[in-house]
Amino acid sequence: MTEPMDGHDRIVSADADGPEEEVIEAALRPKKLDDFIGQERVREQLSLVLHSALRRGRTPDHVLLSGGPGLGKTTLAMIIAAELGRPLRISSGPAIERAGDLAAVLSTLSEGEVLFLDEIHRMARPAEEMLYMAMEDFRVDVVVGKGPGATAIPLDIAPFTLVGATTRAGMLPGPLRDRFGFVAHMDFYEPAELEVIVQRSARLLDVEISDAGAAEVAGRSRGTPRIANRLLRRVRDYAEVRADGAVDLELARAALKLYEVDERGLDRLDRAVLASLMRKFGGGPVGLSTLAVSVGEEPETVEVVAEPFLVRQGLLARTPRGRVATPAAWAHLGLTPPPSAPMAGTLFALDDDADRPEQ
Ligand SMILES: Nc1ncnc2c1ncn2[C@@H]1O[C@H](COP(=O)(O)OP(=O)(O)OP(=O)(O)O)[C@@H](O)[C@H]1O
Repeated sequence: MTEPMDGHDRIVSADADGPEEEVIEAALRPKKLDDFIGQERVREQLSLVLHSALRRGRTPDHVLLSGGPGLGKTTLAMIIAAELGRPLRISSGPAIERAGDLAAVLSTLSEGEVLFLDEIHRMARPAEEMLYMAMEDFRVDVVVGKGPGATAIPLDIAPFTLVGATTRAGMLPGPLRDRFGFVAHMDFYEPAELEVIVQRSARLLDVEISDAGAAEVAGRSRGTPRIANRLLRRVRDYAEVRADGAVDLELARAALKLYEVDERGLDRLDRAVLASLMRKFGGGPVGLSTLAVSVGEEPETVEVVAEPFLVRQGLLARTPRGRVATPAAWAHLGLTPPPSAPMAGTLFALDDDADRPEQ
């Protein structure tokens, strides 16, 4: 029986795991666009947006950064402010519960300041409407009083650049999305890019790592710099305690085996889901709740924490009839599918259909 785990317990979670990790992350953040590794297209486009604004002596267009957790949105927002030589104000959608909260932030911005709003898709609706006007006209209407006596007092605000970040670009209302002059979609990183990130972080953390060791850590990092940095720190711990502190291929493999992160970046929960699907249900199709019970987890944990990566890796398919292990999953766990195992492709493996009730 596996111990239940939630997303935050996981070494391979893309979410930051607390204030301690945030301090380390801050130390590892590249400070200039030139030091930001990967995301070539975004970097080039952003460089043009920023430098042409600097040339013209204007505040640049508002920027929307969309992409999964841990891909470098906060890092890019900090870089934008640094490249412009302007201060950065940081807030987030969930922290802005009322329009007044946003007015308080906007009215105290200095000219050219960069305002970073993380998780912008989670902002309260009235604040969102105030933001439209602020982004377009650098003006807000502050409503004073209540009921029929309420009056809107227009307030000019200093021209600023908004950098919004979202993991769910599709959830942003059209009028908000349209007010960003530049939208950057951040993709998962290639192993070669992550390898450079691991080498750079190792230098900053004063860890000696071989090229093959760095490649091994990178290859298990699920395309995500935050996970790469976390795995590197765990491998470093292992190297310090069990060896002389240096990381080579063999040591990286031994450390990651101890932390139960396999060569494709799957951890214990991911493998438990696949193993159960194959061993107990012949590869599926099986409903989400049944699958979750079989691994001792809540359906939500399986759906939100394990499945997206398994689907992205082509190891699991979500079909209208339930979850199905793909041939790649059988191969990955070294199991042989029974002759009756379904072929995922024949079950209309459409991700969108996964939300439909299962039979
Ligand atoms: N391109 C990159 N080059 C080097 N390091 C990077 C890069 N992108 C991210 N990192 C590192 O990964 C960690 C996480 O990045 P960051 O906090 O910017 O991600 P995020 O997308 O804002 O995550 P979240 O959505 O969870 O807030 C940081 O330590 C950062 O230094």
